[in-house]
Amino acid sequence: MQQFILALDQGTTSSRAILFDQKGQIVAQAQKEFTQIFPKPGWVEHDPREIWSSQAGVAAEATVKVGHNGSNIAAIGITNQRETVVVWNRKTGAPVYNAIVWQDRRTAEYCAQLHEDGHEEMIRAKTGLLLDAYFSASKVRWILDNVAKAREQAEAGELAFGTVDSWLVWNFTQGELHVTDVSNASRTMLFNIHTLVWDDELLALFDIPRSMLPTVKQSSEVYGETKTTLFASKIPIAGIAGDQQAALFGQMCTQPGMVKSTYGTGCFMLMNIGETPKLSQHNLLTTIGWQLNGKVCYALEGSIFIAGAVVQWLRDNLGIIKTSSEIEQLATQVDDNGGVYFVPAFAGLGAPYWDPYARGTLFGMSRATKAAHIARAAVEAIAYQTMDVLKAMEADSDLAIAELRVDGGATVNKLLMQFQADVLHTKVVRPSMAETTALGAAYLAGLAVSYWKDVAEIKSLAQGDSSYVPNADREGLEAGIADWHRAVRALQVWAKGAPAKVSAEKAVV
Ligand SMILES: Nc1ncnc2c1ncn2[C@@H]1O[C@H](COP(=O)(O)OP(=O)(O)O)[C@@H](O)[C@H]1O
Ligand SMILES: O=P(O)(O)OC[C@H](O)CO
Repeated sequence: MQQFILALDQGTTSSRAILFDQKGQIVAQAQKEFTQIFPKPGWVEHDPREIWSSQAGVAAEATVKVGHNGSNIAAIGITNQRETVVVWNRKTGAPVYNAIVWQDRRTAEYCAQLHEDGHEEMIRAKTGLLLDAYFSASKVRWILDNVAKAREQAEAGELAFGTVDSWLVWNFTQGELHVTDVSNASRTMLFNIHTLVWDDELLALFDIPRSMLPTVKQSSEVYGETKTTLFASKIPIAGIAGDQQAALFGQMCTQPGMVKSTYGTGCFMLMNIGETPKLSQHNLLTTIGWQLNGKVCYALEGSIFIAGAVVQWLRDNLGIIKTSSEIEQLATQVDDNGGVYFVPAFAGLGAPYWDPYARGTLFGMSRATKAAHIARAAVEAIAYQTMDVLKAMEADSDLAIAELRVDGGATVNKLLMQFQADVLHTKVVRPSMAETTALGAAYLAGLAVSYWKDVAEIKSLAQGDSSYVPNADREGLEAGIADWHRAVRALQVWAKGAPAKVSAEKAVV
């Protein structure tokens, strides 16, 4: 009987399940969107039970499509939205509060206070992260401080904390396993990326009992078997990685200097920096890519909070397009942006600026400005933000960036991809297999159960790709780049609150 690998991709807006065959081809898939909960401005929550039910549902649906109710599945690989926090009761398995999502800014002031109190250096040295509400630690603390009896129960050892991977494994094994992998642990702000253990000083700072934490494992190993009745037989769970790290692996960026960027709701660029962690001098994050056969691969990361989401905003809030794909048609109705620049800082600015108080701004409009110019400026903004991160990455690493590998929903936009290659002055390569995140999780699981022998065998499966080479005149581009930075600078002047970590003048090196 032909065997498959089941990859579960638990994303911010939907849960997906994809079955891959030995050639790395998709044989079946299922997807379900779930509810986004916005209780207050800046707060974003998910119902952990809906995360689990949607994920279990699509896993069953995809499995049924290839028959045998799971007996033909060699292993499960899990990949997930990162940083998002679930806290649940160990005895009942019931969450004590909704999942607090990575985008949630409720702990921004608390993080600013930690910064004021001089804790950032220590945190950065140990975790590779910048002090920001984005990461898990301050969110766990918020739950313990704000949910009735939570702290008391946590101190009595009754509560478990996990990122979404832990929550799924707990449910798939009916409470038998409380684990995570190094890549997810590295996003919590509680994990020492050098020693690979939960850090006592950080746990004390955030006031989080050690008993809540999952056991940290490699990204590719058999953690245990499913116990649910979803499948006819038990299936080994054999791969776990955060979604951006899984995409880095799925793109086979296995050599230092290889870079991928995923263009989804946000944009996440990761560069493989090899087996030694190195701290960024340009406000990028140092994170763990994966641990495979005992070896840890580190990565530099630049996180952009709003990328494809700006297209959704033009569709849902302004109504100037009806579907996301119409953006390209609208933007190509004009030859250029007509002097319009759009900085879509709806949720502040991420790397390399890290300005939580920045907000979205449109510059340079005149009576001649049409919807098409705004659409074009939105597309260009995705590319400009990516350029700022890539320039920071080039400055940080002594490694030459030969090409940018891309994936994610917005990479279907040819105008965006060409403009990206032009402003970067670097080749942009898009694989024909678009599901690189799920594929990465499948590879990690498949390697653990010898479905694939090694990375070399996986590399031999490469399925072709499309390339965009830079071909526009540099002079015009340089002027556009300068105007983009003028726009970011103006927005930084306007933003309230603490100053950004980096001013626009210093962003490009
Ligand atoms: N033609 C397009 N041009 C630009 N962005 C697009 C296009 N089609 C879809 N998108 C954007 O891609 C995003 C969805 O990509 P996806 O990889 O599924 O994201 P996520 O995993 O973050 O949910 C949406 O934000 C959508 O607006
Ligand atoms: O679920 P995605 O694809 O939007 O990815 C979210 C990231 O993991 C957040 O760090």
